[in-house]
Amino acid sequence: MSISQPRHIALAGNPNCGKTSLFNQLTGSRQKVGNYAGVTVERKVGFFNTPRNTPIRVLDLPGAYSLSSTSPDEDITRDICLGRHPAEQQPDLLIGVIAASNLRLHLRFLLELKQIGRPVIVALNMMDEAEKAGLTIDVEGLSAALDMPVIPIVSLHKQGIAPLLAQLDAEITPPSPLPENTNFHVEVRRLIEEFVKQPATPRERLTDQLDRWTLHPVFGPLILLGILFIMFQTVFAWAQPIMDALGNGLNALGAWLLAPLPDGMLHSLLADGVVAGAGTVVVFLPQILILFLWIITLEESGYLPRAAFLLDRVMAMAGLSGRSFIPLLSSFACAIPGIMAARTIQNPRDRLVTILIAPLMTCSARLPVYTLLIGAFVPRHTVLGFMNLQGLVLFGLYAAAIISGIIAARIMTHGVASQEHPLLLELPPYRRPLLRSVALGLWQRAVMFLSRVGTIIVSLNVLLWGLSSFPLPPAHAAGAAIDYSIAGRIGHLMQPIFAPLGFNWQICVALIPGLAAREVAISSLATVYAIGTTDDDAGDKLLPILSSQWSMATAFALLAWYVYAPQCISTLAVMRRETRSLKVVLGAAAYLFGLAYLAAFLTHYITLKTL
Ligand SMILES: Nc1nc2c(ncn2[C@@H]2O[C@H](COP(=O)(O)OP(=O)(O)OP(=O)(O)O)[C@@H](O)[C@H]2O)c(=O)[nH]1
Ligand SMILES: [Mg+2]
Repeated sequence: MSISQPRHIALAGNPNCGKTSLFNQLTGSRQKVGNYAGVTVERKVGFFNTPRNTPIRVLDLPGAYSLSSTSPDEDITRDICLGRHPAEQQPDLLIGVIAASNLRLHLRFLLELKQIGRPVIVALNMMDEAEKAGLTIDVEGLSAALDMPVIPIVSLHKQGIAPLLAQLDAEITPPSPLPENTNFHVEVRRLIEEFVKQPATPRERLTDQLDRWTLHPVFGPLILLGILFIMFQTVFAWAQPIMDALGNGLNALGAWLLAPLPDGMLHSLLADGVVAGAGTVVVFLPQILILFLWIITLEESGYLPRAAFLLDRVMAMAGLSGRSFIPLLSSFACAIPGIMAARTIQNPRDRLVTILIAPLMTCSARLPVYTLLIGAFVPRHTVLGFMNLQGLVLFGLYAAAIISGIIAARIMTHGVASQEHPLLLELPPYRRPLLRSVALGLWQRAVMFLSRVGTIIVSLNVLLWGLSSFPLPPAHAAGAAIDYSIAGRIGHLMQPIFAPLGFNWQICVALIPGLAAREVAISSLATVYAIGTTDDDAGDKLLPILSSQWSMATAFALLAWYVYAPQCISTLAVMRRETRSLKVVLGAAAYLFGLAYLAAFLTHYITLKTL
């Protein structure tokens, strides 16, 4: 079979060889790229035209070590490449992406692609790294031996993209398959011996020098702890001045916008529902961006798999393997990609347990709740001359969640060791994060956060405003107007259930819309307190209101509640999709709410007794 106009193509290759980077170059998309195996866990579709204007539909596939895969992400790649996927036709042509700097591993999978019987173009990526390592590759010889066109590229830049595109316009026939009894390992060794010239004395890589420290049995864990510690310190220390300025700016803007409006329902809707609600959450943008600056830098640098390696023993205590580390770490950004990343885990039990404890890893949506309460109740002291007490408390909340996750996993696995394939965790070379991609990642985060505020948070707050304002109180009502409203009544009804945790009725009201997304609890509190007072700009005074009206025990109990409570409908929905089981979701919600209640109760009790 020969085809002159391939329309459906797919990018296939080992994990971390640069498929998504190439996909982004070809299609102009901005799919997530990172320096560790298993960034892409589902197929992504893109479109572009070749120089001769042939429209192409291209798939970016999850990385795979072989076509006889056993993990859910690799299954997708195998099924698509072999034409077994229920929703995707077999590609007319495959682009086999391999890293020139890692041929020993990547050529093996390429040989499997060759056996499929479809035309394959080889994108020989990371030529820059191969050059730095002093490798010389006989591209033409390799191409002839493989019986496939080989195009050297650097998919970080445009290098080699034009010849690759031109190749898509050329007529390509499927490569002649290798004899059936070929030993792929032997064949790979032969290809490398014949076509790759290594430098006489291999250069010591910076990566190896760094690894001597970062993987050191003593210094390694200390460095990891140090990085995490600095991360939480900076989330407070760097963000505070920007947040203060942003808060003042937003207040001024709100006041200016609302000034021409006469008092009344519309004024209240905008002031208490929209400005107070959205304003209180937007202020946290700098903190979220600083957290993501760290997460993106760690992802791009190649440090994550090292951390996974270091924590392998800790994971073993939980009955899991190092494989679970990256899904869990991703959950610190948001549990949704974290739960999806669990597709890289082959063992079904490990995968399920990882999914079940992922919501315990502190996602960024908890940050506003934590910061607000810490800001109101923990003094801005310096401890031991250099540590910020607020940052320390934040660090403690994250640590509590991690330790709880380990204990929960241990209980779920009964401490039975993981049966996960003792996979050699691939350690990619360290790469300096590109300023461009860090900036792009932050920009995407900022847009995501602001659109969340603009859509879900504002709409829930307007709804809450309605529920908190109506029905209007009777003419000579004695109490506050909000007490007569639907929300007020619901809050009072719920309060006895939460009284042992020290939650007042306002918190109970905020918890309901807070089920949709965690930050909404903050904006809801702002709205409830804004409506509940006659003060015009109570919204921007949430912090002083809380510190004067709540006890320390209540605030700490709410913090403890948020460490555990699964208050995010999207997370539960993704859990259901990934496990295909409602029972799992209900079980997860039950155990997490149970933990939240217990932790909040104990925190409240202990704080009351000790302070
Ligand atoms: N130096 C160099 N780095 C590259 C090149 N192409 C990609 N990278 C880096 O390699 C890492 C992996 O890139 P991705 O595009 O995410 O790789 P992938 O094959 O999609 O990985 P998975 O989705 O995990 O299978 C990232 O850190 C990229 O910035 C290249 O040509 N040169
Ligand atoms: Mg990818």
